[in-house]
Amino acid sequence: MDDISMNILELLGMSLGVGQKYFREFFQKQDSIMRLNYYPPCQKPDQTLGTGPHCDTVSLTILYQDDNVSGLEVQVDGKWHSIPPKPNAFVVNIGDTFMALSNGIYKSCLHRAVVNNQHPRKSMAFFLCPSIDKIIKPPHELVSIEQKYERIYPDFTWKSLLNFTQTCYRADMNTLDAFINWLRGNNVFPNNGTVTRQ
Ligand SMILES: O=C(O)CCC(=O)C(=O)O
Ligand SMILES: [Fe+2]
Repeated sequence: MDDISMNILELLGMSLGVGQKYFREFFQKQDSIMRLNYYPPCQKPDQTLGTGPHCDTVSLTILYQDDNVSGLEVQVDGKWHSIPPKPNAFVVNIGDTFMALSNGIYKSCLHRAVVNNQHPRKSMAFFLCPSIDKIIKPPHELVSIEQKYERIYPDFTWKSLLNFTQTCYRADMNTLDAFINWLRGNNVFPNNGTVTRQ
């Protein structure tokens, strides 16, 4: 997973014009997460979702789906599209943190998982995350002094976004905006944990 994510980061860096090494170095230290999802068959699949609509808050998601059972859907222009599993293939999603790192050029992807009434489904997600205290800030090439590319998101740490989703906001399609609004408005969590605004 480390090799795959580093290769993808190199391509993303090249596509953004910040060089092959920029994101590789940014993610040299990581606090990445692996999650296994299991969706049992459901008698009323039309009334139930395996995972509700959300954007991943992490930087990149590399997802492996059960070879035979569909379930992942991605929203494009307001419509849900099934992304069926392909043998030996991963699905790669941009997450909110990479959206902020690219100053909004790459968009995090709205997706969900549906269930069916016959087959259990499994998926395995590798969530690439920066080191917990790393400050998320786009490279200067993506923010021009002449305000051509105005800075969209303020600095934040991965730790503060992670805490936000674990203590006071369930990840959905508006997580990053809700987090930024919250960050601009106050710096104290409901559980009295504190976060330093950068
Ligand atoms: O199971 C899937 O296909 C999607 C899982 C997912 O979106 C997640 O774990 O964040
Ligand atoms: Fe997800």
